[in-house]
Amino acid sequence: MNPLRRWRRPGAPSGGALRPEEGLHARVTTHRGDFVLDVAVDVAPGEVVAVLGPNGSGKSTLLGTLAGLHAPEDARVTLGGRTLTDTAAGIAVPAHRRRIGLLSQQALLFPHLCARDNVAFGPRCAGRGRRTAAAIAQDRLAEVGVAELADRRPAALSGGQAQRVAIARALAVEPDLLLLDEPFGALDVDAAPAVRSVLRRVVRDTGQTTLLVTHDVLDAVVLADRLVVLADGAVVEQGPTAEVLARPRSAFAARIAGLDLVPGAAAPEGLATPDGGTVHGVASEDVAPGEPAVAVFAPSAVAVHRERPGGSPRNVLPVRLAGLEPRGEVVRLRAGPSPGGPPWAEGLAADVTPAAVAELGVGPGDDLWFAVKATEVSVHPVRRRRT
Ligand SMILES: Nc1ncnc2c1ncn2[C@@H]1O[C@H](COP(=O)(O)OP(=O)(O)OP(=O)(O)O)[C@@H](O)[C@H]1O
Repeated sequence: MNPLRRWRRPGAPSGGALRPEEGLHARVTTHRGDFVLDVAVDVAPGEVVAVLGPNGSGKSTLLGTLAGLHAPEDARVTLGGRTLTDTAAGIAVPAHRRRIGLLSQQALLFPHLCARDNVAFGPRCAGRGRRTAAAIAQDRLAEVGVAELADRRPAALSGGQAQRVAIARALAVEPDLLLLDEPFGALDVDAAPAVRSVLRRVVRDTGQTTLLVTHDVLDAVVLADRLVVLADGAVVEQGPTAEVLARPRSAFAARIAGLDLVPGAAAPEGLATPDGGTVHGVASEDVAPGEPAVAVFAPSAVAVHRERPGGSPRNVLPVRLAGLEPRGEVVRLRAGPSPGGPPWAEGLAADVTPAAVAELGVGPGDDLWFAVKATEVSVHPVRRRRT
């Protein structure tokens, strides 16, 4: 059994309207120099919400304000019915009493403390005895795979190891809300996948209420129930992840919604789709057959044919062309509903050069074949979506 599972909260997240005493309710207006952040964000218990937006749109300012690191001019923030900030009433609960775990790009560990003491710090502040806090810390370090590094100081840890310790530290306080501010942003390409995998598992398996800032749309796809898109300090779009990516209304969401996604369940060959089909692909990390998953590929990896292609591609789909969208150097062909194809093929995109479009002589309504090599398809475990 995955040890992280024992953090799973009893009681599934409730559907429907969020009651004032549940989850996070935040209304924040605040200035940073000339910049104004003016947003309202709610997160239900057990929900994972990804905050996306261009550089300087206010994502970190929002997280810092929720964590109690910035004093906002005008705000009311409640978490699980506790008022953390109410500027009108003069309430500002200090950061360490908020029961909020914050994990940012830099691990920001105390340099003079070993890994165990860094993790034990939160429980100690919360009134746990020295031994209990050390035992909690040791457990958390084991759960993120660095138990053997407990006695090391941060200077003797790699970036990836330090970030794992920081994850253990953020979770050791059993936070009511976990704030993740681009937690993989500062890791090098070798260290990032393992840390990402640990954190994804924590968030996916534990029912931890989480607000995640990321630039990586894949993190949002595999982790987030809902997306909130910020631009210039305001919420320009929000909704269930699949909906926002399928029908983006803001320019930013449209730009990131570029990946082809097929939902289903992990299978030995890749992904099993709900209609009994298979998408052949390569698992991105440990994923058990039957686990909810999504197959992901780039539209540029899709080859388009008029006749069914022979040869090596493992994934060959009949599609009916819904439309053509010029996108810079390429033309995006969008699949519509096809009488001969699987239902999940609708909406898939293929990027081809204008020359290839001219050569194929295709137009809306044409029946075509999309082909994708299995090596171009990655299969990622996803959170079981809330209904
Ligand atoms: N201490 C500060 N003093 C003045 N302006 C600030 C300060 N901190 C942030 N800002 C400004 O506030 C705006 C929002 O910054 P913030 O870091 O919240 O954006 P972000 O969406 O997290 O950006 P990024 O994706 O680049 O991290 C920016 O215009 C930034 O220049």
